[in-house]
Amino acid sequence: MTDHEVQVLDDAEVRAAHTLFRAAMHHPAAQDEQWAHTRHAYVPGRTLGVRGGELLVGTTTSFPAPLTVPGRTGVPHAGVTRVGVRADHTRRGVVTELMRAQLRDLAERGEVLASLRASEAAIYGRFGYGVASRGRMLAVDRARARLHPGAPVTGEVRLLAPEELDTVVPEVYARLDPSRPGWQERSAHYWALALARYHAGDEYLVAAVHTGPAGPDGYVLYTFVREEHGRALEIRELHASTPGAQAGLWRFLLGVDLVSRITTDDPLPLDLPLELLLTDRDAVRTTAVQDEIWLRLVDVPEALAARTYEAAEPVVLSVRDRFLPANTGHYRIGQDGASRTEAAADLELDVDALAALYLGGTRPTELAEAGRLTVSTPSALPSADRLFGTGRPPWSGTFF
Ligand SMILES: CC(=O)SCCNC(=O)CCNC(=O)[C@H](O)C(C)(C)COP(=O)(O)OP(=O)(O)OC[C@H]1O[C@@H](n2cnc3c(N)ncnc32)[C@H](O)[C@@H]1OP(=O)(O)O
Repeated sequence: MTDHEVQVLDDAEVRAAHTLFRAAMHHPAAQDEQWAHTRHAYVPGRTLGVRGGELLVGTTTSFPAPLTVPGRTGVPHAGVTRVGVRADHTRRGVVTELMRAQLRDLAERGEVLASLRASEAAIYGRFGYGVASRGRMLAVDRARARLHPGAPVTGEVRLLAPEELDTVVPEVYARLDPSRPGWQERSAHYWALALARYHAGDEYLVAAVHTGPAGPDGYVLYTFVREEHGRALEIRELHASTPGAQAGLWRFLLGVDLVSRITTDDPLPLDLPLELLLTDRDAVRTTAVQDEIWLRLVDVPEALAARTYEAAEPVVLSVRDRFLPANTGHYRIGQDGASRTEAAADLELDVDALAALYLGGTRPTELAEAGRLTVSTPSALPSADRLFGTGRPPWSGTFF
């Protein structure tokens, strides 16, 4: 126990919390114009703070964002963000108490999952978060990159006028296919944050929408970055619901003049078929594979029951949750669902390792090989691989 009391901050205190978070990330306070956008990103009642005397010393906030899990869309989920502790108050347990209070709050709200994007990989495992999805960063040599003749053509790409960006991009996003595990619904609060980020600098942000036979089915947001030998087109977001939209958006991007490379700012899906779309696969370089979703199963029984499982012999997992001990227990997982059981465990793991395999981004066998999952019944390991398997790697494409 510590003596850090966590409080819900009222609307008048939220700007101080935002300033504290920005300082923790080594940024100056937001200007009034920027705050006019960003303040809408704070959902009332969800910003927590810890004080040291009169001073606010730590903060975090969250927002509702229903998430797709294997076999089901719209599972109650919170995006956790803007975690910061004043540099003169770190390593005294402030964030530990904030995380504990926040997870309790999310559980009371019925949000069975939470996720965040981590500034450093060493912080959140202790609070039960695990890496549930990864994506790849790309650099495409535009001079070498040509779509092969069989690449699908199903529609057209239109550049948006700058004044359309704030309205049309959210409308298109809401129409896209939500079935990939990790997909996140974006509320008005989310868009307030995203648009504030886009409008924060003086960069030239461009949006283009692909429209296929059934209407808009993909979009790309990008900017331009000066490089030593020319100019790069840097993708901020690229979402495509159909193969035609994927090919169409890349065909469009490769046709933008006065650009030597196409690069990414946030990770794209691991299974993006870009090399297969091109005549010369060496035109694409994966410059990094990055962590994306850091997931927390807030309510383990509800979360395990929320997703579907593939066909295999049932297994019994023993889950340990040191941070939220009510989740600790044995769970039977089968194609017919998941529930608590008193049966002996076949496999044993911590809740952060469970988060890593929950969306299908890591196989139980990989966790066992790394000593993060203990095997009592050897035949249960391949069964668990099949049960938790998903057809495609999880990916969100939503940064916050
Ligand atoms: C989702 C997001 O918002 S990501 C952004 C997160 N914020 C930042 O990175 C801003 C800069 N950093 C900070 O504000 C703070 O250092 C925080 C939030 C990362 C940590 O806050 P603190 O109050 O110092 O953490 P706290 O004292 O509760 O630490 C708990 C444990 O985590 C460890 N820990 C905390 N931060 C780190 C870190 N960056 N690297 C390694 N270990 C860490 C502590 O050593 C401690 O370990 P122990 O329990 O074994 O002693």
